[in-house]
Amino acid sequence: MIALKDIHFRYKKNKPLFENLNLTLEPCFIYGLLGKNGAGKSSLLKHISGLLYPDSGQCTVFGFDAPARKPAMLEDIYMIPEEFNLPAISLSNYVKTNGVFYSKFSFNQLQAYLAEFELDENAKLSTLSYGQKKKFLIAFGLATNARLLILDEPTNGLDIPSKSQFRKIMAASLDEEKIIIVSTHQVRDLENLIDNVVVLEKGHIVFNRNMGEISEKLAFEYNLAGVPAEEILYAEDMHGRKAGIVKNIAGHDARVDLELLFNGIVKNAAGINEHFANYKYEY
Ligand SMILES: Nc1ncnc2c1ncn2[C@@H]1O[C@H](COP(=O)(O)OP(=O)(O)OP(=O)(O)O)[C@@H](O)[C@H]1O
Repeated sequence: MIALKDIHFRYKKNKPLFENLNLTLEPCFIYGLLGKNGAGKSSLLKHISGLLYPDSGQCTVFGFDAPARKPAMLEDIYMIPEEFNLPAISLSNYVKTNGVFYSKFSFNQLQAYLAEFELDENAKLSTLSYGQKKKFLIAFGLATNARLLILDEPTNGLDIPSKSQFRKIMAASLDEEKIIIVSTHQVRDLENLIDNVVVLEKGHIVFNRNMGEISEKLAFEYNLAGVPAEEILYAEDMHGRKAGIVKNIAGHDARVDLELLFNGIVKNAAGINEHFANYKYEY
């Protein structure tokens, strides 16, 4: 489990970014971390991986104090940042040098992922395109068998077939011990992948819900004509019509449109959260 308790944090000379931030992330779930530019997503991920220290409060990862960055914790965390530099060595040399830091590293799994992504392990990392490098890091990260995988904009640079491969591989890699956090602006890439949606706004968690409860309580409509105003939680113009989020009064399991959901939360988090008041989702 990951637990952030009463986190306060500010970058030097800036106004506070996190004030009393609380968040718990449980194994066996894939979390989608969403938020506008500058909302604090990367800073939050850096706290979890022990790269930033809170001014006060506590961040624990699988029981370890994250800022202490104990080797036993680090071998259970793999983070793929949005921007990275890879050395001019072959994939196999990179694996030899870096795989040793992860006691559960599996060469067999790595080979299977590389084959799936059509990557040649004898190629030099410097000769790969950005998307190929990203796929290599995803394959390497999965092969570490770290219990926590943090992916910052993982689908940036991936072509369309690779995006669906990515979703398939991620979903298949989840087990009862693993926590996967995917932070992205490409919300459509998360559809059919994530179990929970966490939205950050100016350093505050303004929404944190399971996809099951979202689809039970909310419905996503592409033509709001005729929908009573009191049932509409959020509306926007889409192809000359009004689309939006409505109360799922009939209680049918609705397909969650993550883009509409995100837009709705940005505009009306209070109204949407209020609709969940006194509601208890049965897992
Ligand atoms: N090293 C830094 N020094 C000072 N301020 C910083 C630093 N890094 C981030 N910030 C500020 O902290 C806030 C949160 O930034 P952060 O990078 O965590 O946001 P983000 O949600 O990941 O944004 P994006 O979606 O654009 O990547 C922003 O206001 C940013 O300007």
